[in-house]
Amino acid sequence: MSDASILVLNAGSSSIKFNLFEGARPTVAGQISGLGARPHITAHHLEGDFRVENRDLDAREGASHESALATFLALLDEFSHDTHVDAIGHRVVHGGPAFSDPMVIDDALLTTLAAFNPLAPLHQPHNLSGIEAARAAFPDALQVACFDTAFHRSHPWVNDTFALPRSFYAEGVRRYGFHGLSYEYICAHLREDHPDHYAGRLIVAHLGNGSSICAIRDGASIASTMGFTALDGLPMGTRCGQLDPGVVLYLMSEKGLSADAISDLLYKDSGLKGLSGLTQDMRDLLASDSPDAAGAIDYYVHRVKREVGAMAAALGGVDTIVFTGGIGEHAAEIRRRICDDLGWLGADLDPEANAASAQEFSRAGSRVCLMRLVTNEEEMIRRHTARLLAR
Ligand SMILES: Nc1ncnc2c1ncn2[C@@H]1O[C@H](COP(=O)(O)OP(=O)(O)O)[C@@H](O)[C@H]1O
Ligand SMILES: CC(=O)OP(=O)(O)O
Ligand SMILES: [Mg+2]
Repeated sequence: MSDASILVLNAGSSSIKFNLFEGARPTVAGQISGLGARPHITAHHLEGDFRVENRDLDAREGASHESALATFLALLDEFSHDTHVDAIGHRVVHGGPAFSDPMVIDDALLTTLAAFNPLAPLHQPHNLSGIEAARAAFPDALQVACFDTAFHRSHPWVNDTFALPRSFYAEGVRRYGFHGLSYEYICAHLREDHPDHYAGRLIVAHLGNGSSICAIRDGASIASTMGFTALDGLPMGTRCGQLDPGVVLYLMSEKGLSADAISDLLYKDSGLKGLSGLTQDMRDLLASDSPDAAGAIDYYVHRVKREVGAMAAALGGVDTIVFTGGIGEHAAEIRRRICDDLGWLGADLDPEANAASAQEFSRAGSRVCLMRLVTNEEEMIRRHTARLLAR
């Protein structure tokens, strides 16, 4: 079924990206961004003249991932009446220890995946309600779950465990890692178009509203900054990143905070938003003259540099560093500030190439190659879905 019609839904923490493909050809592409802040929709038919450009969603449409998804499905109907869909590929953030490959969705799988809702509260419930909505809208289509965690199942044990009593590892308290579809896409792209950078020691920094870094050797993930949940590692739009677990004990025992209150604090009110007191959006922080906005950016840049160093240590050095994700792809100033301090690793940034968003932005002669690549989780989901559809 090489000309099958495949719909891809990618629900992130601040966005829903959607793509309709005929075979490998994208025909409709769109994105609802700014969920939780300034929700707006952009969508276009790639072969017609139907487009919606940055339309703000009203309070009802933009209230939640669910209402935003309903807005998209209504729009899809306007774009192409009676859209035929053979299969729908879904990004599902948490696949737990068992799934190292995409899976065809049935009721039993949904029950298994719902058990991971508490481990990814900003994503998993939205991923699963997206699946329910898609099943209702397209009851005859094959539904496929593609997991963010699957790419990282190759981690050696020392990068997969916490130093807790062994029984916790057995029951699934592990460092899962996330953004795996993005890392897998970057690796596939490098293998095809830049095989020299695919082979060897690669660090990919996926810097978006959710941010993580992955250490990859010869195409296999060996370590990631994210852990049991998508809270660990780098600070993010609204998530705290690495935190001494003693802080959580203090919040419980001394401040009397409930588990729900701590969860809201760490997932929704921390990170760039918490530090700046202003916004989770890197564009707005860069444009702000508030000292707290500057402090939030300083902390973000500092933690990315530290974690690049940690990933390099896990790999025993690094040959190529790739920046991707909304911030990694578009914020040249953030890339510059990170790379300016990576000279000790052998990275020599070319400021003009970086400002021009060139694909390679290290100077000729830099021991480490610096690259900016546009990730495409949706294309990765399409490939996985097409493969399962063809079986
Ligand atoms: N031109 C830009 N300059 C700086 N930051 C940007 C730019 N474009 C997007 N971003 C940032 O990228 C982040 C969103 O990244 P993205 O990967 O799309 O999010 P998600 O994690 O929801 O998939 C936001 O913080 C946004 O401010
Ligand atoms: C896992 C995660 O943080 O995803 P996103 O960046 O899409 O929010
Ligand atoms: Mg994302």
